[in-house]
Amino acid sequence: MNVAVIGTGYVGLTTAVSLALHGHQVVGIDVDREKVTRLQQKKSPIYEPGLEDALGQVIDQGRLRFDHTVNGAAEATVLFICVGTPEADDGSADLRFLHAAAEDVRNLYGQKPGKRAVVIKSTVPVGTGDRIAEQLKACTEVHLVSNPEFLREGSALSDSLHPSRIVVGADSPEAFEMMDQLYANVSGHWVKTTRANAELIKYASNAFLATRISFMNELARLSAVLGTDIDVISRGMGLDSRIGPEFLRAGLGYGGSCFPKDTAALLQVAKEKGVDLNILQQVREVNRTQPAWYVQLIRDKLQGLREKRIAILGLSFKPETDDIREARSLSVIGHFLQEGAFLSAFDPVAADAVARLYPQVRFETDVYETLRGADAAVLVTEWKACIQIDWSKAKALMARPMLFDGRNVWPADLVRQHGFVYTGVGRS
Ligand SMILES: NC(=O)C1=CN([C@@H]2O[C@H](COP(=O)(O)OP(=O)(O)OC[C@H]3O[C@@H](n4cnc5c(N)ncnc54)[C@H](O)[C@@H]3O)[C@@H](O)[C@H]2O)C=CC1
Ligand SMILES: O=C(O)[C@H]1O[C@H](OP(=O)(O)OP(=O)(O)OC[C@H]2O[C@@H](n3ccc(=O)[nH]c3=O)[C@H](O)[C@@H]2O)[C@H](O)[C@@H](O)[C@@H]1O
Repeated sequence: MNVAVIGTGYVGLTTAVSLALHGHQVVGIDVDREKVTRLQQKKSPIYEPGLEDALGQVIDQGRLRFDHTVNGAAEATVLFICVGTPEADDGSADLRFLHAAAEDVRNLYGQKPGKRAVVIKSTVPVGTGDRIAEQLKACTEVHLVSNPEFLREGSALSDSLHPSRIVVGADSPEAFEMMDQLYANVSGHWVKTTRANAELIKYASNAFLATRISFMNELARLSAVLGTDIDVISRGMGLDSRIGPEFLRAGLGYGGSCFPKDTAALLQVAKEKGVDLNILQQVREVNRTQPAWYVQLIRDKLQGLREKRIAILGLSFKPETDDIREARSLSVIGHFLQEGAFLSAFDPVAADAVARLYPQVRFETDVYETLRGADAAVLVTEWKACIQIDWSKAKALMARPMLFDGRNVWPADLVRQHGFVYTGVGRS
């Protein structure tokens, strides 16, 4: 099929590449001309292992091209809208990019006959699809579809190629038929429903995953006092098939471009309707305070933070991405600097972005240089390079043997054998 994708960020780019890999003819459109130029040169604006190779492959095969105006989408039968829906000041989803893209679509398809699906993949509050359908009602043969995306950064392409489920919300048989045809080569469970249900499935999924994380983080605070080990607790819980093992890892909390903004947007939608989502409110509160709780633990163990030299390992919001949106590192660094600590930091790909925000931090290109002379090391993001450490070498380089494992991934027994004092998150 002829497919257009408006917005070539994380979601748009991986959607475009995966649909091209599935044999469709795809055009990616973005208002950011610099991004389009880079993409035309087969350069991915996003870091993710394997993504740039796949991008080059489908461009070389003539199945994917890029354009900076929506006119490039004239021939498309299915048009995805994948623009950002960031958090507005009041916590709601800012839909201005979505409405601008929909307006472009209205101008393009208003005059052109032909049955088409316009598919919203951006995460949008319940009712948005209906409003966009209204905005496009002059385009009589356009069917408005909600098809939320569940990919994770760092494994976005693989998640897009092999989705856990395909949720499609629409109100016409033609729309469902076009989506069936589009995803004919993709296996996954289908949920065919209304647009409103599809929109809420997306927010509810992210909110529930965030809830699991905050639940474990709050329990980790208790575990730290009880002298129990949250990792063992989590393993023991996760073996119950009704609970499952995923998203039970305690740590410094969740970051990224989605859990923080989507939980805020869901709360805002509920507030507008006069409904209290008390649990979700607390989920956000636990997440907001988790870095400060851990920094307090570090302060106690180091007997103050003033003029202490602290090495921060890992800066992106999770491994395998250069995204630092809402990264825990930013909050942790902020707390340390406020208390007068001297910081060195390392990340395989995200250091430059953090350096622009915190020029007072000493950024190193190597874990060991980061550890040199440090009074303590704090693991913030569990990159492989930050886990697979030669502990004898690390011990020799550090001024004091204090390890703070903010992700519970360092080998506690082994580092203790090397003479380190180890403190995890809710782990004895
Ligand atoms: N990042 C992620 O892992 C996931 C994101 N989502 C949702 O998908 C949506 C997009 O997220 P990202 O890809 O992360 O956003 P992003 O901010 O990385 O990319 C959005 C792109 O849209 C472009 N754009 C904005 N207005 C435009 C217009 N009128 N015409 C053409 N291009 C336009 C921007 O220049 C940008 O390149 C959001 O609603 C997000 O919540 C859903 C699942 C996963
Ligand atoms: O809507 C979105 O944008 C996406 O949001 C998340 O994906 P993502 O933010 O890329 O990353 P996750 O792997 O979910 O991790 C989010 C944060 O939670 C943290 N986390 C995750 C799991 C866990 O057990 N504990 C924990 O602290 C991670 O460190 C990270 O900071 C969801 O997992 C995707 O399904 C969804 O599509």
